[in-house]
Amino acid sequence: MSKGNINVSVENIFPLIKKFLYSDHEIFLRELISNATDATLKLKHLARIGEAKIEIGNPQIEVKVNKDNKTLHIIDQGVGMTQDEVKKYINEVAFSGAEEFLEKYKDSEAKETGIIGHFGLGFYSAFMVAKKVEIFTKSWKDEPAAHWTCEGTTEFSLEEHNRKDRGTEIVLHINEDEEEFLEESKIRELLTKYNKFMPVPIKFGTKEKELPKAEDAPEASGEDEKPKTVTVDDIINNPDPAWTKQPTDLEEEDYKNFYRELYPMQFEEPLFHIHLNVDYPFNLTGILYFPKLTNDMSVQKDKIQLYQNQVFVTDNVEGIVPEFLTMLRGVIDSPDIPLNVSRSYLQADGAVKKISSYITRKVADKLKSLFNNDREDFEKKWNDIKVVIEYGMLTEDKFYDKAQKFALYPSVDNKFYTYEELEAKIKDNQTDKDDKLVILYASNKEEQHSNIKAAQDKGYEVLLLDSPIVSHLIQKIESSKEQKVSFVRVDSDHVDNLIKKEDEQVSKLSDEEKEKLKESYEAVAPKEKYTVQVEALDSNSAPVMITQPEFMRRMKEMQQTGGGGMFGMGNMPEMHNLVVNANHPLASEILGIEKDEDKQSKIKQALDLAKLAQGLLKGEDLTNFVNRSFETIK
Ligand SMILES: Nc1ncnc2c1ncn2[C@@H]1O[C@H](COP(=O)(O)OP(=O)(O)OP(=O)(O)O)[C@@H](O)[C@H]1O
Repeated sequence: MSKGNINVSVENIFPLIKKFLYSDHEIFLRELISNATDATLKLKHLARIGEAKIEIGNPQIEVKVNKDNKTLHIIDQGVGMTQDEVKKYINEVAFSGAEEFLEKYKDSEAKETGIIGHFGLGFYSAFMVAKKVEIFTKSWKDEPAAHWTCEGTTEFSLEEHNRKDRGTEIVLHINEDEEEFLEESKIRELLTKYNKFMPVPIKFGTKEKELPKAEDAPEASGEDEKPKTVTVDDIINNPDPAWTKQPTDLEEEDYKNFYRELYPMQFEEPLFHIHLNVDYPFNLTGILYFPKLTNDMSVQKDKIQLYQNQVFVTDNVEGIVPEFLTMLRGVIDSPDIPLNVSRSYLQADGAVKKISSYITRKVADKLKSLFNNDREDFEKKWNDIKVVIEYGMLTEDKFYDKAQKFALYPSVDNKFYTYEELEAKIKDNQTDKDDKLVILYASNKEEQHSNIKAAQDKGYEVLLLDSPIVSHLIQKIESSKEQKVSFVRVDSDHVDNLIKKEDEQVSKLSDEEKEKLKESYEAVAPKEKYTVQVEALDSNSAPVMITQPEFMRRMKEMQQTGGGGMFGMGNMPEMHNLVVNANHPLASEILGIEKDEDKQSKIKQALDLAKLAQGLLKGEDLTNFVNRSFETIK
């Protein structure tokens, strides 16, 4: 037996490991299982290339808890180590790694940002939870086994051992204050979190498996007879997850099954998937799923998971995946993502930027091919995916450009146009006198029904744009098109004013009469809510109408949905225009009424009807209106 001192320059490294990584103690298990996995894969490789002339069978990793001895065991059937290798790899290599790690991350900032959990501290992370660690290891080479012990000081012992099985067993003597790591449920939770898709089978205890009923079993064997079971190893992971396979080897059903495996609590099927697979200029595989999304972009708990060679790293992919795609689900696996750096550094990292733009491009390509291959189906899915696409168009210029080919603009009648198609369809009828293309839209079919109807009667096409970020998006579209274009909501003005053409209506009223009419309306409509405008419109159009100017409303919406718009407008009170049609017979009629009281009650009725058309008539006003109307039909 040899005793010795681990070569240290930082004397107090063990207390540091224990104290300093407090919040991330659980990562020790991931580290040790990663080592066990590496050792197993190395042996498989050596056997494959013929260097190790051995029968390796189906090696697995086993995790065991011994509550009586307060030990946790991680056992592998991998390459193992000779005594010399233990000296070299554990006493020197691993230690220098741990040392370097602590040097780098001893500032508290690193701890706060939670980066430590994303960095392999390696073998020595065992001392975060154990007061004593033992290694029993037998190399695949024909040499005696070794037994290494260390009690969390710089001293270790190393001796020969009579172990016969190839591979390594790490024994952790768990600290008194870390006994949660002796709980089966805790270990199972950690294994499922970090190791669910690791490439070597991981056994944790056993389970009962039902035997399939024999086909020729006699019917009369009794109804409540329990099915026969056998005890089998409980393998907690799937070593061959779908993303590690070639897309050509997978069926649609395989992708759906994998989705269920990833999110067992998710009952809704994904809409479609994107298989990522690239090995140059960086390495990345993965599967992204488009879930059904609604306009409600509230907290999403099933997130994209980031793996590094099948080891779970995090489900915080901020900075790696463009923000608009964080609404998707699935897996990204890449050894090339630097995880041991701060998030701000990550965002500036060249490789990460490339990864981010690769993912954006793949998503755009997939959407385009879905659109091209089955437009009908794409249209059906549009409402569930539009938030992602519109958000992407808003935030990523490259995606915006690509989306021109597949972004859809649905009409209130459920027809779907690309921008190009829409433009071709409406340009004759919806270009105003200044040569500007006016795109009309509604945000709510019910509430804006009368405005939609009026616009359609004029042969206008009305879109239905109802995502929460639509005001931001149309602002962007307007400024990015070469041709002059403006989006106008159908209720933002009287239909005759939505698209101003050459032929101005001649007013039936003189300027003086118009002014008088205006004053009469102002006497009834509260000033702080309505701006009265008397205008010469088509005599068949509504006599009175409430509108909200596009600009004001859009700025307000943009402020409310965050960013953009004009400062302070989010809190402005609701202001509406009250457009009075000077050419409607009602205008002359009101002017002709002598008695103020009669005039006012007529105007009140007209105003209430205009409010009713906009869904603005509520409360007492609505009750009074209904009662008044009943009076008239008595
Ligand atoms: N289960 C094992 N079987 C065989 N060798 C092992 C095992 N565990 C550790 N080793 C050896 O010890 C070395 C140091 O391990 P350690 O986990 O500290 O660092 P690492 O795995 O090289 O890097 P990382 O920081 O990514 O974990 C390994 O490179 C390996 O040679």
